[in-house]
Amino acid sequence: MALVDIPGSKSITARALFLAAAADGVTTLRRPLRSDDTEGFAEGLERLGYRIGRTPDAWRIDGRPEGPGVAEADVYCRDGATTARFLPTLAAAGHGTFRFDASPQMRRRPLLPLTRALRDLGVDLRHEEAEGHHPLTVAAAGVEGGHVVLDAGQSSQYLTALLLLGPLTRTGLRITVTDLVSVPYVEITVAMMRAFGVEVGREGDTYVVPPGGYRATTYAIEPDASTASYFFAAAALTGGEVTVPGLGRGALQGDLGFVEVLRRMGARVETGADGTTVAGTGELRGLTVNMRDISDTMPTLAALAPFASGPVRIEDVANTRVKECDRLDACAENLRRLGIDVATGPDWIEIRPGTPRGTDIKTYGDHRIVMSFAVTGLRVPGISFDDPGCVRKTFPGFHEAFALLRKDIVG
Ligand SMILES: O=C(O)C1=C[C@@H](OP(=O)(O)O)[C@@H](O)[C@H](O)C1
Ligand SMILES: C=C(OP(=O)(O)O)C(=O)O
Repeated sequence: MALVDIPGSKSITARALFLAAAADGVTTLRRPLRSDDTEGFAEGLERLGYRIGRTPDAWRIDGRPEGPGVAEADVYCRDGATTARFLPTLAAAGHGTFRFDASPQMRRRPLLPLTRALRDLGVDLRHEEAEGHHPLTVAAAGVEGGHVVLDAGQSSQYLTALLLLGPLTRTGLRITVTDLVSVPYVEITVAMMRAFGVEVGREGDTYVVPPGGYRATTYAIEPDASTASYFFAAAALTGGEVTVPGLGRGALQGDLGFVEVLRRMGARVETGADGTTVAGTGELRGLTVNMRDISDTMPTLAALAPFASGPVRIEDVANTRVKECDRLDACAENLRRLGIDVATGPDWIEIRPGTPRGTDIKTYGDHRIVMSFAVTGLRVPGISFDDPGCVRKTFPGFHEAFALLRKDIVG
């Protein structure tokens, strides 16, 4: 039996940093995730003139309800989509000229529906090169508020950014959503805004956000449920038992729902008040599953799938094609390199049972491709990665933690 200490949630840390920066006092964040994405977010805030005090397990942020503390800034968002989408939105509520750029990987990823919505709200935002991509410049003069229509069918992060902006506008925001993926991430946003003193209303497809700003608080960050998926999958695959404390019944993250997929496949799952345990039973059945709500765990399941007794079909995951890489193609390519029969369509992947053989996994600089196929590596000798270090995006210590788990549950 292994007790696994999973680092903090990337999504919750990013939101907490935004909320703390915008709040009316000093906020303490306990157990924030220390990784490239969240360090990049914090560094971006510092460039915008916010002050962050760091101790090993807490960050203390001086809120600035009036917006950035500098008149000009150049912010590098690295690979982080939350950074690249949330920070320009935060900056728009202040006053000054703020330029945002990102890594080549993040520059390829879209944000046009968000930048269009910001422009519809009167924000002066210019893309320097390709329309709807970084780099971009915001000439910020505050946001009045009003009504916008948003297509969040590609990414819920567009909606989260606008929800977070709402209380910083002068009259509040009404956001009508025509399409939406990754709904549980919006629920995280709404729950965290409540913790910082703001109640988001709903009228059908319209989210209603009142003006009035955020209240500073002390906030404890949950362990990352997407990261936990590799450890739960490892238990289901090897017949071991893994317990993750801190991710229990009250957890905010939809990705904890991945354990229900494992349960359907045959694993034993227990969700308690303050933790979740998955135990392998020797049985791993194939299934058809819709992962629209939990698509960050699609590669975890794809990497586990060859060991199931029947085909695994994952549906409704078109937007995994616009993540750190095209994840449907990357999973299919790597499964084929392992000798597995796989088919894909615009929004699905189907994996047949087989006996994988060792190969060098092509990671495309995607942390989830590495962490997912590390699970395959528990049963298949000779798996290596062309870029193992890209796990730094969300879990710099992944390889050490996974090696410990392997010792505990495989021997
Ligand atoms: O809001 C968030 O923190 C996230 C939302 C999801 O993205 P999409 O809404 O683009 O699917 C998820 O994949 C990402 O890792 C984090
Ligand atoms: C898609 C992801 O990250 P982001 O969109 O926040 O860059 C992820 O962590 O799997």
